[in-house]
Amino acid sequence: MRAPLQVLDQLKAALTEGVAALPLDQDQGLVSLLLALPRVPTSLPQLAGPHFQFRHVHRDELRAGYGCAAEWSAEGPDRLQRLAAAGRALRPHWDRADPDETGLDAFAMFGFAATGDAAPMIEDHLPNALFWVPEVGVRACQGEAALVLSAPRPTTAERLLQRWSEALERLVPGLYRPVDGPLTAAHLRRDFAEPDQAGWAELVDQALHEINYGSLQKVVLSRRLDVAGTRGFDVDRLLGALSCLFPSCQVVQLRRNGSSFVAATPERLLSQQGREIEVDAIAGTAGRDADSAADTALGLALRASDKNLREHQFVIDAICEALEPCSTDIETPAEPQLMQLSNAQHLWSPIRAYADEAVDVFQLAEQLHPTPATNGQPRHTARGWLQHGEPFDRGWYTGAAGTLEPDLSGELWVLLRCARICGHRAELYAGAGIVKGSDPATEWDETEAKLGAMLSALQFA
Ligand SMILES: C=C(O[C@@H]1C=C(C(=O)O)C=C[C@H]1O)C(=O)O
Repeated sequence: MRAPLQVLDQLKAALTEGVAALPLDQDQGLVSLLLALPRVPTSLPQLAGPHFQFRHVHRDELRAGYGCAAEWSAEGPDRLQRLAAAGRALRPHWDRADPDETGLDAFAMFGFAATGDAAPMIEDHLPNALFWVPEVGVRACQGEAALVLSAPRPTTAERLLQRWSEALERLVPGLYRPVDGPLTAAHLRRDFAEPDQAGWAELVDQALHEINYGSLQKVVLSRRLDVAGTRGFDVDRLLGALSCLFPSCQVVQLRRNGSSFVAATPERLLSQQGREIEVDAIAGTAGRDADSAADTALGLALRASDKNLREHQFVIDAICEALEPCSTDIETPAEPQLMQLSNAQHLWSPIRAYADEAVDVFQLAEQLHPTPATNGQPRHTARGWLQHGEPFDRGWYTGAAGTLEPDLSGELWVLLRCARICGHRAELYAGAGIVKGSDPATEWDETEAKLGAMLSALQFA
């Protein structure tokens, strides 16, 4: 096995050759150079500066980004259209070279907060919505791995060689560190909850009143919980613990400055590969039981529950309605499947469709977000109600993030089972869908189970 320093030397040699072949005569757009890595990285170092990661254990996929080659941010009601315009203007001017024939491609991060008026996280420098091409990307998929070096034009080969050599020197030694051993579980202190259980019951009652006598059919209420650890949280260990506990979830980290937004989410807002679209309808939740007969009974009861099936159907209907103007052949499963995670089980209907020509992830995001899985039905009534009813700003919780290919296809994940991590403090968020027949205490327990996902991982971070 080659040592990291040998890998670095090899990459630098490949860099010199690769840079010489890049199309640098244009004065706009981006150039990206792919360099094959001899092995899939065992770790993704937390270097200073902007950084993101997406890891999915069951798919054997990871993507990470360091620094910025280009970025666009926006806020307000037209935030996604503005980023779409930037992405579409870039698309014809993003040249990539893959001299090692890795078959992989460059990528960008695209993500946004729950609403266009959610406050940007000023102290974190995380704007409301962001389209971000990293200076150095790491991409691995089923045993193949590559680095992607990107830069804006105009530039020169000398400048690229210098910048990218320095970037390789900073990053490559950290890619093959042995994985950290486990820590003993730390105690977490619950510092602040908004709303508390009594406030939650009141909020659920108000929502039920609106559902019974107003125009609302479903609304997803959420809560925030602040905890403090006895040691500073180590984000690397946290991501490792989340990947072990939730191997079928997308584990996400977004960091611009000191603090990190971290999620382990089971829910794709959308995935677009060529013209194939897939969207997850996930709504309707039950707990898990260590006893397998009791666990099976929980799952069967969930699949037979009228209240949960109605809650789920709102999401399916809204997704189909959102896909209608931009796709054909929309297919929904005959009945929901069970998605089982270590802390909860959900009703899940993967919905497929065939995109019209020229549809991209920006347009799909605009059509689909937010679904009634995290907002409610009807969309605008639920959003208006939440703006007044919910006692805090959701920030990026229930927003979405993912990676885009240079042709603007890609995948976005709903930011759930998440926390903002800063030093030894973590702000956690979780919610539950309220429909006719919901019970405040049961919904509280559901949010406790959802919070449990991040809480158990934080103990080992
Ligand atoms: C809102 C959350 O989860 C959403 C709500 C669900 C429900 O109400 O059953 C299930 C999955 C998610 O779509 C959350 O995890 O915070």
